[in-house]
Amino acid sequence: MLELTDVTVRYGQHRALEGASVKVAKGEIVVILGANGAGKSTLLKAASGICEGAVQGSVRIDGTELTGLAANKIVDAGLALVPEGRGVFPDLSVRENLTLGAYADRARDEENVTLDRVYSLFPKLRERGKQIVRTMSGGEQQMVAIGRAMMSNPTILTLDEPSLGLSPLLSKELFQNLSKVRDLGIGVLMVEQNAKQSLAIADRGYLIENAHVVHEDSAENLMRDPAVQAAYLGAGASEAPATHRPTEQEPEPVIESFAIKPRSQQTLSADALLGSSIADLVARASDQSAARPAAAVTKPAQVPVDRLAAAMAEIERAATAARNRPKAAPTRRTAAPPQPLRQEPAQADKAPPVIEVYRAPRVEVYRRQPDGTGFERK
Ligand SMILES: Nc1ncnc2c1ncn2[C@@H]1O[C@H](COP(=O)(O)OP(=O)(O)OP(=O)(O)O)[C@@H](O)[C@H]1O
Repeated sequence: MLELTDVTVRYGQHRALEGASVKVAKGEIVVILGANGAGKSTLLKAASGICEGAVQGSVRIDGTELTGLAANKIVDAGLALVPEGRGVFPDLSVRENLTLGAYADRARDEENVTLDRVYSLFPKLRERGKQIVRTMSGGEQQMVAIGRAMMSNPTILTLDEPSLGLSPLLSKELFQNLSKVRDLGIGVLMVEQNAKQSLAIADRGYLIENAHVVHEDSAENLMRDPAVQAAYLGAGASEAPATHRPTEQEPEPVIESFAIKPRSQQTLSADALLGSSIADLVARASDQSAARPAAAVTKPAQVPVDRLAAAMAEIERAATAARNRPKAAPTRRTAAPPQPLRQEPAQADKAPPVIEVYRAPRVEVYRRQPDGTGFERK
């Protein structure tokens, strides 16, 4: 039995997990569901002794306290992890990857027996023993990763998002394989985004929200729970998740409606344009533009909706005003009174328009100093 009791994990000031308690018995599959960033991976990493944060609380396997032990000692105690992204050695063969999984003291003596067990669980791995893992499909690589973790002869197998990147068909195969692992009497604790398929094979599940375990139930009940259905099983897509239904006092969200406006210019079908050269197309566009009534060009623009449109309208207004401005009588340069830039007679009392210019953010390059004391900005 794996027991996490009141586990809290901090990354600096950030509490990624707070007072989490989770149990997994041998021969059962337990799923952890939760939104991105809820703290699911942190929980698995804390249990396996590879968490970068400060871990408090208790993690025990069959009564042995694991907190504070080195990761290899935790594997020796019977807890194996298949990390997110699998963590296989891509340039080694299947057989080599599996053998490397048997480095734990508890596994070394029985390596061949365990290997046979893994091969009978995943016959494909026996067939592909010499294949370089990099050349395998995602589903096959996941099988290698699970096989390698199984080579440490664990009592509890933990997996972080094992179905990530797999097609629905391969995910199905993966979950069937995990059922077979359970049938060997091994406990399985997995973090999964694929709530539907994982709950279908699981015995129990936990929900983690904002670093807290907020719910625990049988997989069957979780699948029937409207809140779980709305949040994780894709049900009631048109409704808000059941965990957050707007109350009567809460204002309804304002939904902007968008109307499709008619095109401002005459359009031609692609067939009509077929065979025209670029020069023809440009000439046609410029004729069309010249034929537009002058009023359409000089008509003051409606209040523009966004700032870019506002700036463009302002530029156009200023340019029109500049074109229409009467020419000043020729005078000697030195005698001319200073004229404010782009000032129209009619708008003399108005402040000159402000035109904002946006530019892409600069890319800044920092180079690590050779002595490793810091970075210099290029
Ligand atoms: N090494 C780290 N340093 C600092 N913060 C971290 C670190 N690892 C995770 N966190 C933060 O801890 C919180 C929980 O992360 P965690 O990876 O456990 O979430 P998760 O539920 O597994 O999410 P996801 O499904 O996206 O992987 C997040 O806010 C994350 O940014």
